[in-house]
Amino acid sequence: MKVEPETEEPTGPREFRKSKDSLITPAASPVSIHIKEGCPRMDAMQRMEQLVEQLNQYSYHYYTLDQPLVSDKEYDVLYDELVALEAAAGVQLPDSPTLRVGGELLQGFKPHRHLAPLWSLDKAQNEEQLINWNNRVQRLITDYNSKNSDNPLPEPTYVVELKFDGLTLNLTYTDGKLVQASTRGNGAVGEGILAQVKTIKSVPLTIPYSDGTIEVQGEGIMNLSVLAKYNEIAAEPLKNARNAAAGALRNLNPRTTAERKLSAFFYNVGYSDGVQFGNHQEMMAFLKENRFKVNPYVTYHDSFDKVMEVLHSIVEQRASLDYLIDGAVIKITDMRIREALGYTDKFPRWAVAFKFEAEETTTILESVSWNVGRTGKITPLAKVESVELAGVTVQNCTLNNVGDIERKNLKFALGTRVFIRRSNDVIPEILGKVTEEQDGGEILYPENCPACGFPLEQRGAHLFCNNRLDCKPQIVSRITHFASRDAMDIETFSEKTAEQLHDELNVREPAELYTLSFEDLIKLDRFGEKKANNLLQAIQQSKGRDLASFLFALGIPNTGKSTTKVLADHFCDLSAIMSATVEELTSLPDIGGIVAESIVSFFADPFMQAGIQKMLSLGVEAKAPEAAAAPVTDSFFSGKTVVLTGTLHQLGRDEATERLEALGAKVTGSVSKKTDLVIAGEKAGSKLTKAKELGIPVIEDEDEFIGLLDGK
Ligand SMILES: NC(=O)c1ccc[n+]([C@@H]2O[C@H](COP(=O)([O-])OP(=O)(O)OC[C@H]3O[C@@H](n4cnc5c(N)ncnc54)[C@H](O)[C@@H]3O)[C@@H](O)[C@H]2O)c1
Ligand SMILES: [Zn+2]
Repeated sequence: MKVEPETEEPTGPREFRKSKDSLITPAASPVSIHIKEGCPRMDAMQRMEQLVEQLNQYSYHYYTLDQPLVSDKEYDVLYDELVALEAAAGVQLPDSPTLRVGGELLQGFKPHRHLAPLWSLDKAQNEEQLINWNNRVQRLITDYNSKNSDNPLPEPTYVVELKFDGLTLNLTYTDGKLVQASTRGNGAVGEGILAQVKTIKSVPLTIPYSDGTIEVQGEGIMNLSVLAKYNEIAAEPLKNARNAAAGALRNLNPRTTAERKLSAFFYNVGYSDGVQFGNHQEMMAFLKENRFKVNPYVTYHDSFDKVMEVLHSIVEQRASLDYLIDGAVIKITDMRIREALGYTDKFPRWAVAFKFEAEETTTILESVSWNVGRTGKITPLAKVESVELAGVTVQNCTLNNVGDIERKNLKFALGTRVFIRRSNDVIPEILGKVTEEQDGGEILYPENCPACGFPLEQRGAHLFCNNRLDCKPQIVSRITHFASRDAMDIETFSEKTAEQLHDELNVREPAELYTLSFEDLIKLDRFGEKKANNLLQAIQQSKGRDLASFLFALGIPNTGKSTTKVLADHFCDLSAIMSATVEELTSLPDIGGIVAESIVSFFADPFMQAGIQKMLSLGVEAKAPEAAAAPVTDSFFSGKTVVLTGTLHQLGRDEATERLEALGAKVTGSVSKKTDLVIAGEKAGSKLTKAKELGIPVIEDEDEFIGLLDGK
């Protein structure tokens, strides 16, 4: 059950505000305001009032209801505008979000007064702002030292951490026992969520340190893989991992929290009546000793130049992490400097968040069109009002399938505002409506195939056109896939070729490629003798491709390149694969139930069987390579389960796999407790992190790896 929020206006942490009814004038305040035309002061004040009201409304939905009305990106633009206006005016309205941390508390939770306040973070959006932050730090240190020359502060050094995007947690331990857990709330008082936090397996219920009371801070998160799994079967999919974590923790029913399988990273000891730390390193060591889950990406730097470098590398690794981050946090390591620099109303002066480019925004869903894929699957493609996201202009988004449209409550969403998210390079996905209750136009599902007019069938969440023999987009993509590099590798063959063969020669299935003659090809538009001969020769050559490539070329649903290789390696024979049972298939590594079912039903289809027989009779070999020489058993790699990740420069991934297998290693795709060794090339991401977390040996030096392969 979700708690009802209070209905009154959101309020800030009174403890940190100076006066509710007067304008607050910061110490050094340039009074002139530079705003376009008219009476500048009035315009600026009005705009400030407007922004304060709007931002407070957004904050209420974000912090208190865990249901944002706008993306962080859109919020931040308005927030920055307000900061600029306030700086120019030299005033801050008493209700300004720039003066306060977090939002209103939810009723139903026991309030917890933090033993030390929890802060927000200053932010830098680019390198210049980061340098400004550092200059300010340096200046404050110089000022301090000029007044305290007998005991000056040391040169600052820096720690860089990831900025996790979840919900702040504050855990209270007394005499080694977890006695309270709370949200950040307004920074002074949070909501007690002990029962909810106890469902997080990585939160220790007791710790070795038992000397009085401490408060430890971290971030409650939902791993992206967990979110994906949850959403696969959830009646109501969750829009993003941040809101999923926040909504689960601020839910009165801890069972709901437990279902979300949250995790947490800890990064700060906020209060302690016993221990003191000289620097961040000591504090992190304390957290580790007390078995708190600490993120492995923490780096320390003596110079500020290094900080910039490491920020760039974090940006590159972002997509490979299994949790959301919205930036990195740079902190001064030395605790004396931290104390000397102190805090503003809202954040510490000794830390700054470097914000990354947003991956989420909102836009209007304009229309939906339907595309026919290789297997006859019909996928909806959404056209949205064009919007900038992570440096590109987005106009198209995916909606996956009709089942997804229903589950995401998008059936009546045409013309409404929706959240969209970009991950990696795929086209952005529509996550859901901004305002669930608000309906727009209906997305009509097609009853007939948009390409061939055949009546569609719904199977599970998808619509299908079953007119395999006569539906052009299916035929063209089936043949194009068949001829592609990783499949039969027919040189010079392109989608255009497939289209021409379909349109001009009525080619309907891959098998017919092997019946084409010179006379057929020479008739084609823009085909000369040379081109026709080249294509014939390339088709002829493709007959010799091995079994794994042939299986991949067939385009079995849910079956990728690595699976077809597993099949070929295990069975070594096409007819054995065609008659394999689900049980036999699922006993193989990396083949699950869905894949096994797909394979069995694919080969049970008489149409597919006929096509395969025809190809074999026309000379396609589809043979497994000669059985490899007996595996080596005395190499460093023999008998080991190895995972390759990241980019290797001297060896391709396939070559490295082959050589490892020849030395008797088993190469698998994912890191688990069963993994013996991880080979990490450049830009290795989450697999490397996981290996380190599990304490699995890692080889990060490619030369060392090659040396071992060579038996040196
Ligand atoms: N979409 C909306 O409507 C809306 C409304 C309000 C705020 N926001 C978003 O909230 C953010 C600003 O508010 P904020 O004060 O909650 O957060 P913040 O960005 O100022 O950061 C402070 C928080 O960062 C977290 N954090 C993660 N990793 C950390 C680390 N390694 N060290 C220290 N802290 C770490 C902590 O939980 C801490 O409370 C902005 O990104 C803003 O866009 C969005
Ligand atoms: Zn069709």
